[in-house]
Amino acid sequence: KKLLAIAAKLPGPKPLPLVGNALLFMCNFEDLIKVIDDILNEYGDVTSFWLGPDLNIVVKDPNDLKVLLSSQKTTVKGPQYKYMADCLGGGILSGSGPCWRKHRKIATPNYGKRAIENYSDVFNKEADLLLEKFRMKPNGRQIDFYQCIVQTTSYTVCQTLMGLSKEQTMSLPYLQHIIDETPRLYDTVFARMTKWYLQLDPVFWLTSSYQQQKNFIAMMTHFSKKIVEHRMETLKTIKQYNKTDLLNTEEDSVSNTQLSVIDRFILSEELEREELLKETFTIFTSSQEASAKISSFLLLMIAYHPEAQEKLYAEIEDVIGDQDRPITEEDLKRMPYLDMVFKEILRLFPIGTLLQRTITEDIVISAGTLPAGCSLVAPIYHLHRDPRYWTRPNDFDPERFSPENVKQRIPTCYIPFSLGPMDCLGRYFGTKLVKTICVKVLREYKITSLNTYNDLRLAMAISASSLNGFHATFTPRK
Ligand code: HEM
Repeated sequence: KKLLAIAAKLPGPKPLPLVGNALLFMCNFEDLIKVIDDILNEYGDVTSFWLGPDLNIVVKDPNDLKVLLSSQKTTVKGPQYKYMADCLGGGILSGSGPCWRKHRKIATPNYGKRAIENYSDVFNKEADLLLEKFRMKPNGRQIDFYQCIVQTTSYTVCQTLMGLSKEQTMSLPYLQHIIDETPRLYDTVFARMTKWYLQLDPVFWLTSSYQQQKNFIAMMTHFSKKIVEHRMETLKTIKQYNKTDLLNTEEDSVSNTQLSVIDRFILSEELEREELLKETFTIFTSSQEASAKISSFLLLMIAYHPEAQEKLYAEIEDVIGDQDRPITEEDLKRMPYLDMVFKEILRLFPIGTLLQRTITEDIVISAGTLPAGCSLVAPIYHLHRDPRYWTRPNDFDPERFSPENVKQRIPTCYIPFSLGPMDCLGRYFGTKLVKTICVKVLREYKITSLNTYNDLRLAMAISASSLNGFHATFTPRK
C-alpha cells in the first residue's frame, strides 16, 4: 500500500494490472536504448515504473545517485540480479548481504592498485602474444578482432587472479567454448531481466536458451573444478604459517598476489564446495569479458577516428620510443591522452548499463523519500549521454576528459565503475590491462576500418555491445 501510494505521486508511465509496465521492455536490445531514453525524457530525473509487483524508481540526477549508491541502505542488489545469480551464484557479482560482504572482503587484497603491479609481466607477455596473432593474419584484410582480444584477456585472468600457469590455462576444459558462449549467456540473463514472460520458469524451460544455459553451467562447473584442483595441489606445497601470514595482509601491497583470489577463497574455509565453484567462475567472467569489450571498443573507435589515433600514437612514441620493452605503470602515468581516450570509451560503452539495487530503509533524495522495499535503477548508459552534462553526447571526443573540462562537470555524471560499497572491484586491474593491450597494439599497428562510427549498431544489454562486431584492418607501422 505504501509503495502504491508513493508510486502514484511519482511521474512515470501508467502501469497495467499484474504486469505493471513490463510490456514497455518487450523490444530488442537495440531499441531498448530509445525506449528508456523516451521514458526519461518524458518523465524526468526521477521516474517510476512497475515490473510486475516490483516498484522501480529510476534516478538520473548525479547528486542523488551519489547519495544513493554510496549509502549502506542500498547494498542489496535488485531483484533482477536473481537471473544472474541463477548462473553465477549469489556471491561477489550478483549477491548481497553477508555472503557478498564476506566474499568481497576475502577477494579484495588481489585487486588493489599496488597488488596488481605483480601482474604486469603477464599483462605484457599476453599482449605480445596478441601481436603475434595479428602478425599471422592476412595483411591488408579487415578482421573481426574481438576473438583475439578476448582470448588475451581470458588467458591473462587465468594466470593472475586465478593463479594458473600458462600450461594449466591452455589445458582447462572447455576454455574456448566458454569464451565463445559467454556473450550468449549474458544475453539470456539480460533477456530474463527485461522480459516478463521469460521470468516465468515453466516458460523459460521451454526455450532453447534454457538448454544453452544448462549446458553452459555444466561446462562452467568442470572448468571451475579443474582450477580449484590445480590451486589445491599448489597450496599443499605452501607451509601453514606462510599461508596464514599471506591471508592476513590488510594493506594494498605487491605481496598480496602471492596468493590468487581462488587460494584466498579456499584457505578462508568460508565457502561451501558449490559456492566455491560458482565464485571461481565469477572471478573469471567478471574480468575477462569487461576488459575485452573495453579494449575492443577503444581500438575500434581509434580506427574510426584517425586524428585521435595519430595523437595517441605520438604520445606512445614519445614515452616508449623505439625500445622494445614491457609497458610499466610509470609509462602509463606519462600518457594523459591515453587516459582521456580510455575514459571516453567507458563513457560511451559502459560495462553496467543499468544498475539495480533494493532500498532497504527509507532514504531521502532531492525529489523526496524513496521508500524501503522499492528498487533503485541507476541508468548509467543514459546518464553518460545526457546532453545537460555532455555536449554532442554521442560523439567520440576524448577532450571532454581534459583536466579543464573535467572541472566544469559534476563528478558523478560519470560513474563507469559505479560508486560506493558495491563499486567495481576490478577498476585498477581492468584499467591497466586495457591500457597495456592498447599501447602494445597501437605502437605496432595503424588501425583503419572500411566502416565509420555511424555504421556502429549498439545494443544495450548488461553492458553496451556492438551488434556488427569489431572489424578493422591492422597495418604494421614499421
Ligand atoms: C574495465 C572495465 C570495467 C568496468 C567499466 C567495470 C564496471 C563495473 C560496474 C559498473 C560494476 C557494478 C555492477 C553492478 O552493480 O551491477 C562492476 C562490478 C564489479 N566488477 Fe567491474 N568493471 C570493469 C572491469 C572489471 C574487471 C577487470 C574486474 C576484475 C578484475 C571486475 C570485477 C568486478 C566485480 C567483482 C564486481 C562486483 C562488485 C560488487 O558487487 O561488490 N570488473 N564493474
